[in-house]
Amino acid sequence: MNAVERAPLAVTCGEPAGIGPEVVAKARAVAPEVPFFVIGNPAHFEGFGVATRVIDDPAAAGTDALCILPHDIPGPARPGRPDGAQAAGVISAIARAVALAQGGTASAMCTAPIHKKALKDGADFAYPGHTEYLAALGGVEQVVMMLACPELRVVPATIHIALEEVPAALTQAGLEATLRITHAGLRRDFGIAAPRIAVAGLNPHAGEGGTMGRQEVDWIADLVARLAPELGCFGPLPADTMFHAGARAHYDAAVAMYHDQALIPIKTVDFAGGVNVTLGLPFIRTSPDHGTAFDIAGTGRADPTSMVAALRMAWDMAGRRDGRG
Ligand SMILES: NC(=O)C1=CN([C@@H]2O[C@H](COP(=O)(O)OP(=O)(O)OC[C@H]3O[C@@H](n4cnc5c(N)ncnc54)[C@H](O)[C@@H]3O)[C@@H](O)[C@H]2O)C=CC1
Ligand SMILES: NCC(=O)COP(=O)(O)O
Repeated sequence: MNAVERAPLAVTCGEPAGIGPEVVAKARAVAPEVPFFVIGNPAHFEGFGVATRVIDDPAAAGTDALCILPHDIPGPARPGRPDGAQAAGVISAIARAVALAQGGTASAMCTAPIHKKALKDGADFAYPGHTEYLAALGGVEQVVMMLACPELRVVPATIHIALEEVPAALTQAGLEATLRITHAGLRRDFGIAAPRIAVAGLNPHAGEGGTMGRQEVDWIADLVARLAPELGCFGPLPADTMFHAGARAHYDAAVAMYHDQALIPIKTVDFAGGVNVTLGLPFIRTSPDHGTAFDIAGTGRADPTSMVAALRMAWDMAGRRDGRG
């Protein structure tokens, strides 16, 4: 155990052809206070100017070097060119991190980005992203994807589905569960005693009284009003005017109706420093907000800021949950 007797973080390598290995290696140097080990092929972490140490036991992880717990992901990392033979190992590394986090050998997990199509093509990965895969591994029906930076927290109520599927996927039960998980996460993991949650409408101008779509008047407004006393939620608000600085001062998190409604504002406000955190799991998981960035993989230009923020957030959450945060 490290100085505070908290287990290290388990970090997954993500897609070897992407910038995951580079940002993980660089993060080791930028966040010396966070103990972590990465699950992956040690060869994929060479060449980034960071000392590495192969370990066979997570308890041996330290902050002296990039500690690597070897995992069977065959072949070299080929920047920008995913290798289908590596897909199964990339997926099983995630499952291994979950097992370590659930067993307490890791205090939390942090995932480097995967390339969803590469995993589907290479290993028939059945999930659209980590979020859904982690929910299945954790045995929970619904989780919440939150992206957080110092200025803004956002939650999409529907996640990795086509835009045309959003209206049917939005249900009263689903939105209520999203609001409850968000509220609980803000209290437990962010230390906000009485969270304020803004809820976006689905349609332009939040439907403008039913003239531009009916979901708001048919059920969203009633649901939000019913839950307001318990969850501190309000809305539905027109999505186009709820993300400017003045509006953000009135809430701790914004629940949006679909992926891009939530992610465009936060990636615009703080692309470098945003963190993706999955709420509602029986373990802690964070991730950088960016993807595999094949266009710059292998160039040395990957910015580790978001990975560093993700590591720090996971470490802080673990501390908060064990009472030492
Ligand atoms: N948590 C995860 O596993 C995530 C995975 N993805 C996946 O990543 C793949 C590529 O997604 P894109 O939409 O292209 O987004 P992306 O985030 O990989 O890249 C978008 C743009 O931002 C740049 N960029 C991204 N991260 C950067 C960094 N750390 N430093 C400097 N520049 C950076 C890229 O070079 C690119 O120009 C897709 O398969 C997507 O599904 C995307 C987001 C999260
Ligand atoms: N756009 C966010 C994203 O793709 C995150 O996906 P994941 O964390 O579920 O893999």
